Amino acid sequence: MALYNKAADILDKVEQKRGAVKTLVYDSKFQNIKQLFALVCETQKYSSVIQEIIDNTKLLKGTKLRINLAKVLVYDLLFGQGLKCGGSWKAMIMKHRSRLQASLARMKVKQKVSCNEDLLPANVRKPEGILLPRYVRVNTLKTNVEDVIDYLKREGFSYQGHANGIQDLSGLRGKAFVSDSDLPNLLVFSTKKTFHDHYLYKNGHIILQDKASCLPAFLLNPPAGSHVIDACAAPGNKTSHLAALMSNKGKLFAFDLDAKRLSTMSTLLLRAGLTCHQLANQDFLKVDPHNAEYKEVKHILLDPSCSGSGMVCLRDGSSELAEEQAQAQEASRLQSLSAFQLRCLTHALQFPQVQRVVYSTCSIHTEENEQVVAACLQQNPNFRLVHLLPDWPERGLSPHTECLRASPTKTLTHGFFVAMFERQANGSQAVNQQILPSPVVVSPDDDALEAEDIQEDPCSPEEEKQNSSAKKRKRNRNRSRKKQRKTE
Ligand SMILES: C[S@@+](CC[C@H](N)C(=O)[O-])C[C@H]1O[C@@H](n2cnc3c(N)ncnc32)[C@H](O)[C@@H]1O
Repeated sequence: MALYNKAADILDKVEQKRGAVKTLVYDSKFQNIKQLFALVCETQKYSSVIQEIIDNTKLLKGTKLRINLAKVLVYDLLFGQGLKCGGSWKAMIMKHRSRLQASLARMKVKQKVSCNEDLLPANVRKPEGILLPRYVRVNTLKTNVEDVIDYLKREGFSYQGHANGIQDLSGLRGKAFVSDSDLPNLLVFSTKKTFHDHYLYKNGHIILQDKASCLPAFLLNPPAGSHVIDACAAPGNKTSHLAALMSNKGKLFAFDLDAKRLSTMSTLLLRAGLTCHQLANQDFLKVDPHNAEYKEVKHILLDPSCSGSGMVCLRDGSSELAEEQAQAQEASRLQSLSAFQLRCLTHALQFPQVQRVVYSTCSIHTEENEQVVAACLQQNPNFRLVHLLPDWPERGLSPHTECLRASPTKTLTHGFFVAMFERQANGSQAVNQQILPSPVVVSPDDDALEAEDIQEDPCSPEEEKQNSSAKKRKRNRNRSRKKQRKTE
């Protein structure tokens, strides 16, 4: 019941204009911030629909249940995960379950719609472009991409070959899927595909990880046998990706401050088949760079806590609150996050043998991205930025165009930022070395986690059309590859 009470408290405070949803959620100190944020935002989104259902069913008549708690409970019962609490309020809501469900059904009939989203006022509905594909990373510690493709084909999925670009990732329907155009061992499905109950997911053969979040490990690309630090590691998606790139050989030191997240991480890494890692519940800022244990560390991945403003599900939809107050709170939060991120980054550069440090955030704010990079370069002139993936469509804001940005509109991913620092050889000038994408054929990769609902679309004529044009594209690609081989 703690989750529901906290969510209701936050909705009360938002109505009293005591802060922005995001700030109130972070300040609540609730253990699962993401879950709380999602519940508050979704209840807010459905607020007018829920209010109508509560009114129609006279749910509050003769009870002391406060309106926002009722809204949160009704939200989870009708639109969310189903009530997961105990206690008297649950019993009361469950007593009215059939009436609540019937009231929702009547609303849909009246408005001639079949899905819940269509009940929302137009200005609240998700814009089409915000629906992201489902990205699935093949965990090469346990399997390989061909086997996963074969397995899925046997289950009726339809493999369309390698995507030629982002345009091929957006129109996937039903059981059609492709290999990603930029990253190896990444498969892309339609938005609606879910794999949480799938054998391959439950056994750690596939990991559900947004494409942008696969970039840091892919770009750092530590060789097998190397010593690597994942500085802020939990829940470990990037750790498992690093281990896969290292073929489980070498040493992967992973730190996190949060014991609970670390324990979840430990379970997930076990499932993903990692053996080269060493987890520590430790503040990365207090890890001594000169400790002999880290003397061979040449690669560091730093993905520190950030505002999460790039996460599509974490976008703050609350616009009616005291704007000025919310903005002031947000600015001060960004300032302290940015100071923390800079400290972590500078700390990472103190490891005596470190050659490359990749820095990433799932934030869209320049304070946490380019500004941190600029300050870090200024404080550490012996490091320079590496120009990443020249063909990537979204760059860091000028002048830091060596870095990458990602977004739902330009890269069909969550909002994300990646920078890579490289130690300059003594006295040498920065060479404009570029990181090129590795050939997207078949290469090693690995893991992640996530959640969604299973909804399978029937194979539509449109999908058939897509299948045949994908085949044509594949034929053309094969022809040009053959030509290229001949010229070589
Ligand atoms: C963005 S999350 C990391 C996600 C992770 N890299 C992944 O891909 O699964 C940031 C993590 O940093 C941890 N953290 C925050 N401050 C830290 C510190 N001073 N030292 C180590 N970990 C810290 C948080 O507990 C959180 O788990």
